[in-house]
Amino acid sequence: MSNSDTGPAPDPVLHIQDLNYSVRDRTLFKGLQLSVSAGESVAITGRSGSGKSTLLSSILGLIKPHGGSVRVTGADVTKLRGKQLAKLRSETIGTVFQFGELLPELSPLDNVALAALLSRSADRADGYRRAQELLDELRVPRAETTEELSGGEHQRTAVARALINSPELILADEPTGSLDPDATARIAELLFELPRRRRCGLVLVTHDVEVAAQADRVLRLEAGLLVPARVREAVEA
Ligand SMILES: Nc1ncnc2c1ncn2[C@@H]1O[C@H](COP(=O)(O)OP(=O)(O)OP(=O)(O)O)[C@@H](O)[C@H]1O
Repeated sequence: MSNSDTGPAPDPVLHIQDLNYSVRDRTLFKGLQLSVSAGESVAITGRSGSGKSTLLSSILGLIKPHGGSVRVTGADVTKLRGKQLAKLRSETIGTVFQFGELLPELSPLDNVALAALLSRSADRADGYRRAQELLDELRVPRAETTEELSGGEHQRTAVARALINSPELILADEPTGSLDPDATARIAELLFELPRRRRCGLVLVTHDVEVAAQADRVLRLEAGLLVPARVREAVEA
């Protein structure tokens, strides 16, 4: 029986409460709240400079907020340091950025396997086997280096790398920003399938109306808060 039939809703994979953060003289977050469940996708839109990427950095523990908590699968990343934070990041969160951020001189397989070897799944043969399976599933061709890949193949490799440690949460920052319309549609479809197929949460930052429209919820970052938004006004305002 599913959770929607009976019991309480599961704990969110991401729970941000009362987040406050300022940079220079600008207040980026003013009591910001966000909760994302397993199996749910959330698109975040907002004007350039409103703080969308900074919000993802806060979830990764790359910046320390001035107040509030950021819980990922229950652990408050604002309280974690060093090895504990690195472990949470590599085991629990997968990231996909605008340009993939792959190591250009390595093959797609090495890029994905490396993420496995750097985390809990330290067994080399197993890491490479799982990496190849994922790349095959995502239809990434074999190549000597990632520089040989098309834009879409590059981003599919980045998605494979994000998935290799079976994360509970995926963060994507303009994942289709460098792609043509056809590749954008295919990468967006792939990303939005993940919460349903793998029961992870997905937080995706985008300026693209068509991409945002595929999320379960669309929120707009505005005046330091996340507010529910209709897609067109969210992206264009
Ligand atoms: N390390 C930093 N030092 C100083 N200012 C910063 C730093 N990081 C971000 N900022 C500022 O914080 C604001 C928010 O930046 P952020 O990149 O989060 O915006 P964004 O909404 O993702 O923008 P875009 O849509 O253009 O990518 C900007 O005004 C930026 O200049």
